[in-house]
Amino acid sequence: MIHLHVELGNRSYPIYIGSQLLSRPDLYAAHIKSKQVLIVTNETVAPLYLDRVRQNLTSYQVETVVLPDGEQYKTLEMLNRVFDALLSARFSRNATLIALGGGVIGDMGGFAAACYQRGIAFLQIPTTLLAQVDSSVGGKTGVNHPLGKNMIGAFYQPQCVLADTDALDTLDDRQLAAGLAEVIKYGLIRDADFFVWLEHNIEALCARDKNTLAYAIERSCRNKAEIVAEDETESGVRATLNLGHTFGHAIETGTGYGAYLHGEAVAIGICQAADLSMRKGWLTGQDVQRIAALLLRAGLPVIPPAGLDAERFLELMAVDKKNLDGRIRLILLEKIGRTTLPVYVDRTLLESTLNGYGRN
Ligand SMILES: NC(=O)c1ccc[n+]([C@@H]2O[C@H](COP(=O)([O-])OP(=O)(O)OC[C@H]3O[C@@H](n4cnc5c(N)ncnc54)[C@H](O)[C@@H]3O)[C@@H](O)[C@H]2O)c1
Ligand SMILES: O=C(O)C(=O)C[C@@H](O)[C@H](O)[C@H](O)COP(=O)(O)O
Ligand SMILES: [Zn+2]
Repeated sequence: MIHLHVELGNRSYPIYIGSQLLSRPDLYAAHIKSKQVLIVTNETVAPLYLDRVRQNLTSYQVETVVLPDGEQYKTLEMLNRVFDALLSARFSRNATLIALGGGVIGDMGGFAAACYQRGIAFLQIPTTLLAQVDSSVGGKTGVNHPLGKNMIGAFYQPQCVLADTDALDTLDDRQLAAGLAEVIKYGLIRDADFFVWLEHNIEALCARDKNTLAYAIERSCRNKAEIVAEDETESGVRATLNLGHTFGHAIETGTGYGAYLHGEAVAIGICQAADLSMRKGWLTGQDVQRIAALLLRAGLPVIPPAGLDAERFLELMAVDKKNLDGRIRLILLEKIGRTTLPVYVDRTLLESTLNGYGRN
């Protein structure tokens, strides 16, 4: 088992990565300080892993909430089902919530934990690659609004992250690829050697080679843990984790939540950010092609949806948490392995990417 640490003073916590971790009662016991436990999961993950988790919790009062599956259900309305369950069971302030699932369940479960009685403990048990390399770490929790992705939420850290790599065996190829988009992101924003490693190992990752996957998860979590330790609430360097996300979130909102997977939208957004970085004179055309080629080899889309024109993109990008005084700010690439902090971009240049990249 790999054991990493997110250093946040009295909100610090471990990330456990390895095989068969779902069946380690000691890991649960170490982080559950109460008798009352609510497991929040969804209708796809429950039949696969809920019993396995419950088997470790026989000495607790365990309740479960099984939500419908999908990005379109990452809503305030669904969050109420979690509050209903907590209140119906008379759960106290020392209760613990377990979020068992992908990033949707992790973000919603974490936000429910942040809100219930102004904050109860929660554990992240991520079961997708995307959740194991990104969403379970760092305490960004929340839900979508019809007008904007993740617009309602809170920073709220878990007690631990328990990433059982065996859970990835049941994940389909499209979801695995979506996770690889965020893995590739770490190489681009701060870890050029990892980007090169990914160029050499992407086929092994797609083929689910266990050791290669475990290494990519560990290195991704190390990168994320370092950034979060430096800037928990995104006043600086944490915004670099948003590379490609202003475009990506516009795609998710503009095409209807769930049409594109988050990782797919981010992959396209990374290419748009790379194209804009080239127009700024920072990346070469060869760099842009190299980035798109790796994403394509990972099985990801790289061309923006034809139905979203530049005008619509700009409307959607106006709703983004990095914007200040209503002005769009973006993360761009200075080179492979180094980003800018959020920058304002000349409107004409941005339009030239929105009209030019992938539109021929
Ligand atoms: N908080 C953060 O820092 C952060 C970071 C990145 C993404 N996110 C959010 O995470 C979400 C995307 O997460 P995701 O890609 O995990 O999507 P997801 O949670 O929708 O899971 C993807 C699909 O896989 C299924 N699934 C989950 N585990 C499975 C398993 N082991 N076997 C088979 N199927 C399984 C799910 O039911 C779902 O259908 C988005 O809402 C995104 O905004 C948050
Ligand atoms: O942890 C972060 O910080 C990130 O930005 C990680 C992103 O991959 C993730 O998609 C996050 O939810 C985006 O945050 P948002 O605040 O821009 O919605
Ligand atoms: Zn993301």
